[in-house]
Amino acid sequence: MMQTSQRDLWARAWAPNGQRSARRCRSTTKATTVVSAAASARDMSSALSLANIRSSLIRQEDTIIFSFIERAQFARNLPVYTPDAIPVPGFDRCGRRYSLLEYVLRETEQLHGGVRRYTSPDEHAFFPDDLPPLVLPPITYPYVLHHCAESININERILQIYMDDILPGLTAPGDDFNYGSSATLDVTCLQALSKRIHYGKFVAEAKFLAKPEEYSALIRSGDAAGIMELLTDREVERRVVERVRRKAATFGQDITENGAVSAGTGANGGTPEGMNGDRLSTAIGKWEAP
Ligand SMILES: O=C(O)C(=O)C[C@]1(C(=O)O)C=C[C@@H](O)C=C1
Repeated sequence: MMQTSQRDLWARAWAPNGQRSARRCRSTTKATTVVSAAASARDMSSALSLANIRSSLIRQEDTIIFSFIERAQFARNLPVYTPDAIPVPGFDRCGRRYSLLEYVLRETEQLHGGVRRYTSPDEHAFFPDDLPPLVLPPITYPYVLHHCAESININERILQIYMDDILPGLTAPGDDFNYGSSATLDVTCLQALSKRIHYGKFVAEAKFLAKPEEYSALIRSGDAAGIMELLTDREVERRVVERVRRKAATFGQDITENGAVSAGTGANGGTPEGMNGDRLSTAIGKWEAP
């Protein structure tokens, strides 16, 4: 649904009327076809192998840990999340002024949306109704997920969990006036979390394909709890949290040129004071919840 509307906006922007549109349409139609064929071969051929999905999840973990470590160097900075505390030039449809975080997030999506970020099935916008026209020709991705997957976007909930549960555990209370840095790093954290959590769609599809009869029976009887139980692997979840704890502890060390390793202090480039594997994995472990 989201892809279609951006596609329509792209077509309108590039083909508004007459002669010019006819010429542009001819050349871009060809480009679209080429992009589509290349993308299907390159990106999606093994999208539903559980082994590939798991290795992508592990890489995404690293991205989240590094972005959390970066954000943790600044204080909580509550004005960043408080609408009207900072007079940003952006308002929602009801005329409410955005918080600085909402403003930076929305503006980032305006730029990234134009270059197709949110037409990819593994990316989800926080402002899906405000996406701009594409400036690149749209890509047609092969369907690897059930078509219902397109309508699933839980970013509103991710944003809430990030602000209410993750940030307080990650940052020191108080205000250091680094509002722009905090907001831009929040965007990096949120994008990484959103991608990791929504990747659950690929996990679910891969697990469905491995046991179609069992899942179909549960779907037919409307047993949502049974489906969740079948999808859940508590041992893997425990291993994820433990791995994150160990990675965070490792990434937080200062590794010197002569090989000596010491706990990071923040001032020397390690993780900020008080930021350790346990705090990080507690904050990060919350992504298993949704
Ligand atoms: O690796 C798996 O088997 C997964 O299902 C992935 C994953 C995860 O997102 O980390 C998802 C659900 C399970 O409860 C455990 C782990």
